[in-house]
Amino acid sequence: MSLSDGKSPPQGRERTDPELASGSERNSSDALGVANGSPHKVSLDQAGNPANEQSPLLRASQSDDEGDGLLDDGTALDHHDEYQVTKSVWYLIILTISLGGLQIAWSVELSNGSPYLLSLGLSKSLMALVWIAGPLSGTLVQPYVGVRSDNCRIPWGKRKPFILGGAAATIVSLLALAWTKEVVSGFLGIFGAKKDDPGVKVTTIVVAVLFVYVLDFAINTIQAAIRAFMVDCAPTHQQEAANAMGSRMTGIGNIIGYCFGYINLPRYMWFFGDTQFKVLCVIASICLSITVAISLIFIKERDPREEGPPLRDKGGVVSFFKGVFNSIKSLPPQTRKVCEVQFFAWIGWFGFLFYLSTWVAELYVEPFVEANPDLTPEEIDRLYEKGTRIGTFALLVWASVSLAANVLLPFFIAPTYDAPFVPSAGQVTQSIHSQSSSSSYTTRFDRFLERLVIPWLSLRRAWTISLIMFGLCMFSTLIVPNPTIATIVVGIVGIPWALTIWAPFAIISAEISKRDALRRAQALNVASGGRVDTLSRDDNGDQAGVILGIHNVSIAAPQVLATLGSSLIFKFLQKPRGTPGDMSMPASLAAGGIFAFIAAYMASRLAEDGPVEGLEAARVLAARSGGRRETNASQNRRSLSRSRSFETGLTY
Ligand SMILES: OC[C@H]1O[C@H](O[C@H]2O[C@H](CO)[C@@H](O)[C@H](O)[C@H]2O)[C@H](O)[C@@H](O)[C@@H]1O
Repeated sequence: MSLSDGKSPPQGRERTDPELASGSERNSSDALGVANGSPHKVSLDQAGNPANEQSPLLRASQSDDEGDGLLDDGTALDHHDEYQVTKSVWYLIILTISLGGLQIAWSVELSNGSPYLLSLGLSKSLMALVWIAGPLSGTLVQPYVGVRSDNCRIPWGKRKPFILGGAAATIVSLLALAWTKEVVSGFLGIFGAKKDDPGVKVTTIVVAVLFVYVLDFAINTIQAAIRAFMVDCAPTHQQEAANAMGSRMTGIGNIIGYCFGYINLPRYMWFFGDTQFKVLCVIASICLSITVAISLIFIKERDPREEGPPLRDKGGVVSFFKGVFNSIKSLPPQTRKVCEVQFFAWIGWFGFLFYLSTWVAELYVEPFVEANPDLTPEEIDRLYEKGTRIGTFALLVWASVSLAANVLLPFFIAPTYDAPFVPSAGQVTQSIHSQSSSSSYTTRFDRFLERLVIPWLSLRRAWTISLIMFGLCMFSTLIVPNPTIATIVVGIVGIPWALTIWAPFAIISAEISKRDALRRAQALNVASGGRVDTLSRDDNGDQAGVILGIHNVSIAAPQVLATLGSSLIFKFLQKPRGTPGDMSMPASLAAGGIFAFIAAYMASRLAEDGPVEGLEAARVLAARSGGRRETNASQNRRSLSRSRSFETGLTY
């Protein structure tokens, strides 16, 4: 079963069918799955989809006078690409839902991993070895999985095998991590070792750290594959929408993860395990399995064999790194700039994500140690425990604000891409009519949403502003006096975080998807004897996997640098635990703020992408090979298509 099962009703050229091409009746008949009076199979991705929204590479529905559409008869681009057809909200939810499942696993690891390892007896100084596993695996694994999946030619799809494999590995490592004590003592028990032998304890710690690495590698495998899967399966004009949905799923996953962390789980779910961490890992595994199964079953990937043999699949570590290095050199222009922004922004994000709860805890402890310098270590520990709980609450506030922002912000931000809608004369009349009608609920609602859109607030501008906000918040840590104000600051950071998990992915995905659409168009153009132009094979050989993998390097590698940088700051500024006036934590966060400002400056220099720039090239290519020129009428129709951005806030 698939939401995009390839058996959709005929589209593209076939949409000249008068039944399909006539205004509102056409839409409703499509939604009912009825065309030409007979029921036909409608996949869910199209059910919520106005029938007049078509692929930029599709011939427009032509019941109008001009009959020229965007593409010409007989050109290679006159080809129906079901992946460029506007998808319904349900499709986008199902496409991205596994990001939510994955985020639950992330949040369990991030919020409970350290306390669990400490409970096994790992020293705090060695914890850094564990923290570095995340950025390290993100730097190494995601480009690797990207390249391997780009080159995968399994008919089921090139991302699905990696999503499935990554999910299986994540589940096994989550469960193995939670039951490390039992596994190690059980195994060593075969050789006569006792549970509390020091050797068993040390082995348990070593094996647990190993499982954290395996877990991070597995999580990064599935994260890389899902991100590329989203680019491949959502149309170009819906990349922003797909990534907005993905960021909502991430937000929901975070909140579910944090909320479960608050409940005394062994009390209610004793059948899953006798400790909080065990039950959390089981819940995360169940959520991941269900969400991944939904995406894999209902979303149909292209058969990658259609693309011909992979460009490079030489195997070997050296050739892999050579390939990635070449890909870095030839990154698409917007993607390169986004990676540069991310590199600086994530130096700031690292400190926030890793040290935030400790900072809030220190703010809580400070007045106590100031008032009483002779507190015992046990008393100080108890104060820190309470402070850490307040810090965790601040993180929950942050995650909630971030989710709210991910849900609401898209309604205020002007979308970069429109569905390539080309209305027929009848539809224009209908549109004018509906504008003068106030009786339609949909119209009123659309108008309300339309008013919410702030025309100058593009995604790039919103991202820039959010980075400035983030930098200011990080600087404010130097003067924040108590945990309450700190929680407010942390809550505000939810807004920049919402944009961080949306904007860069949306900008890059749109660029990759656009280039991919153009590449497919070129391939078809060559097949029909036309000229190849605009992008050379060398330029556009890189696909979603490797490009998103490199983008993740720009997220993960600076975190490795930030770990080292913050260790230096701690070395010079940190005071012994329980000593008042320790400013090392805010200094480290504020240093991150400097990099956030650099990132904001670079983001402000990102070009506002021509919305149909690449698609325009495809159109020109088609016009050239067909020997026809775009008429004024079709130009007018396209500008109409642009202005639709502001007609509905439901674009996302
Ligand atoms: O991009 C959203 C994700 O950001 C974090 O992941 C990134 O950092 C990880 C290490 O801290 C790294 O392993 C991963 O490759 C990076 O994408 C965050 O940890 C995730 O929760 C979040 O979804």
